[in-house]
Amino acid sequence: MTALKPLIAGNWKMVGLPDDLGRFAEAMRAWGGTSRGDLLICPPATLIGAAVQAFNGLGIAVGGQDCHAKASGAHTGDIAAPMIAAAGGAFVIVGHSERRADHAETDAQVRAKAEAALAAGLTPIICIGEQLQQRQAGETLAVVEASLRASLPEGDLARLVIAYEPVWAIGTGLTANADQIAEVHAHLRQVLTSIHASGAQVKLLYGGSVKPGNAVEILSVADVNGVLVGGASLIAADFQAIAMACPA
Ligand SMILES: O=C(CO)COP(=O)(O)O
Repeated sequence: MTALKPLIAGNWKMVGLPDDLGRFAEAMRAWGGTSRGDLLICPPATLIGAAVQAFNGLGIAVGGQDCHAKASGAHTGDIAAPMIAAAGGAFVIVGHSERRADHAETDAQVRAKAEAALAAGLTPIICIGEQLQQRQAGETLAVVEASLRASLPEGDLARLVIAYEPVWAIGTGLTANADQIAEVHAHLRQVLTSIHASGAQVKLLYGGSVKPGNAVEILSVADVNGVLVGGASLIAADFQAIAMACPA
């Protein structure tokens, strides 16, 4: 199998005003470096359209951070996948642990959102990950496998991206070590290929306190096909350093 091109994705979460986007885009335009990966920024929904324009010609794709399972309707405050696509977005994160926690999102809802994303022509980035107590109890592989199976749309998997984000590593400065990441990613790959041959094509991202200082090590782990970066993706220089950390 040919190696999957890494995806370096930034999740800005609920951070970013137009000026922040302008500064970020300017720094990316002035950047002399290149990446062996594809680049993606998922800004707040209010900036999706502006980001598509600001990143024009820079080779940075834009995505949403969530979408509703329905294509339209009476759901105040929600955003539908076709709206993200119409604004120029190409990806959407679904099932981030912050949404699973803050909005009690279930795997079944995440799966419905992923299906809505696919129907709108978006690539869903489905997030899964264990809590600290689950890791300490030795349940990590069982937890992520169950969540993966229950969050996956039916059929061909080739258009999906999966992000393994251990909840205890998000925004804490703690990262899973290379052995822990390798173990989970190998397991996810095995589960995906056992479900469908196209499981070999699914990009598996790691997320959780990815920084310039640990990106080379993380991106070198077997079956890590990219990273989902929170805090460090807000700082153009850090995002650039992570983008350049893709192995040859
Ligand atoms: O949740 C994350 C990306 O979706 C990770 O966030 P941090 O990189 O800030 O830990």
